[in-house]
Amino acid sequence: MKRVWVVDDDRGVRFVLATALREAGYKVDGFENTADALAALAERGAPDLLFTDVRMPGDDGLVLLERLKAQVPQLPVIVMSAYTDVASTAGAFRGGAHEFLSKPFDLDEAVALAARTLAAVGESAAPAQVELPKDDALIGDTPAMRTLFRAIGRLAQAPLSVLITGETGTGKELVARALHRESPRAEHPFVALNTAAIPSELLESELFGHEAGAFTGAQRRHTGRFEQAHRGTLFLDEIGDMPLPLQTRLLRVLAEGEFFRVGGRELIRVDVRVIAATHQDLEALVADGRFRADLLHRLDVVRLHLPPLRERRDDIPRLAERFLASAAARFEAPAKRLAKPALERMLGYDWPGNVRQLENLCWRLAALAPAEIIARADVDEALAATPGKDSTGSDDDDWDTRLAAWARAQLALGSDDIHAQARERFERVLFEAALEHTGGRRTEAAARLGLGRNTLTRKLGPGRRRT
Ligand SMILES: Nc1ncnc2c1ncn2[C@@H]1O[C@H](COP(=O)(O)OP(=O)(O)OP(=O)(O)O)[C@@H](O)[C@H]1O
Repeated sequence: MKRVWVVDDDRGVRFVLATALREAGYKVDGFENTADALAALAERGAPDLLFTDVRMPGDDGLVLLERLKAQVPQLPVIVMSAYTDVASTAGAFRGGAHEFLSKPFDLDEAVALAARTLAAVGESAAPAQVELPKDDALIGDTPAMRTLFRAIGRLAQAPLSVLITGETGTGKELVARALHRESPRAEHPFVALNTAAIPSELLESELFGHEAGAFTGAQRRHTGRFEQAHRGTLFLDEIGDMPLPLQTRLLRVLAEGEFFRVGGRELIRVDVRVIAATHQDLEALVADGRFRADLLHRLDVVRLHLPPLRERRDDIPRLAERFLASAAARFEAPAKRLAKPALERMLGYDWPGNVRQLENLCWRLAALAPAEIIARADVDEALAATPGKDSTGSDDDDWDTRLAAWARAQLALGSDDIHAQARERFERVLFEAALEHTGGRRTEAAARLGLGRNTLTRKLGPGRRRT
């Protein structure tokens, strides 16, 4: 029987992980600190696999990892941490960890990881694959975010409706996904529907489905999101934008757990956990008569509020580091780093588009900043080009007007090459937008612009990263 050790100061984690591993057929011992584990190592010899937490009182998990690598270099170690940032992951991998497990984790996932790691070690001595933390890992080490993570851990288990509030781009969908992933429904679908993104006349059939011929254009039966989410979670984003008649219908479905498809006669029963989100003040909408108070009460059994990024600036460095690392992994290039003044610029900025804006900015910097170290000027330039919120204000007319004003000004100044100048600016803007859109992939960017790759490469000139 393979022997597995679990080192974690949290009794709860030790207990549940050890129990799950025992059930999977391993012989498991738990230790609450590094010193006890090292003492047992000296006494009884090494286990076949070891799980360790990173942050523990006394010597932390990375110290343990270092000692283990010195004493039993072949022992596979899985490092667990609630701090799913690049720094601790990178530290762990540098220290020789085989795998990284971010907390809170799914027990089945942990057991599967143990089995995979043991099998890989058994098969060959080749180093295991380095895995970056999963892209849907929530980053945050500020008090507000820690409180939120604890709440997610608790709420995931309870079958309650949750209302997630927060400005656009604060991570509401990510939180909804985490609630699902950590819940007993995790094996079943997570289905998301952005109420604001769907024309109101189609929303009802999107939610509840329709029968063939239910209305003009409904050629075939369509399964709605409620049905798709059966036994799983339905995430209703921008719930404040739902039209009133549909709110009434939603309320009934939530109360009864059953409904008819549009144009249908068959009663459909579903078991769905609904998580709703909004950036609007629903109480104000209720006061205005635009949102039903009874629906609000039903959805708002528990409320999770995501603070805007400007109220948790201490998370900016970790988030930026993580996004730059993700971009680098995608571009198969070394991760760029922020010079101090560049980071200071980010820390001082207000981020109206919150984490999404920061993420877009980092991807843009990863693709376009000229050097490995990102300068403050690069951040300034990227901020100017990265709208905080979806901008609807600048339309084509505005563009024409500004171009005409620019041309008139240049002519007045005596320029005689404004066509070339304008073309250069125009192309640069298009290229940058396309490269940003494709995550720096030139071939795809060229295709999206309707150009050949060679044309794009010629125009961008040498010295840029090949992708
Ligand atoms: N704490 C976080 N850690 C890591 N990534 C995050 C975090 N919060 C948000 N993100 C990333 O920022 C982007 C926006 O997040 P998300 O879509 O969850 O925001 P939202 O609040 O649902 O936005 P909207 O209100 O516009 O729908 C996503 O790419 C998400 O992965």
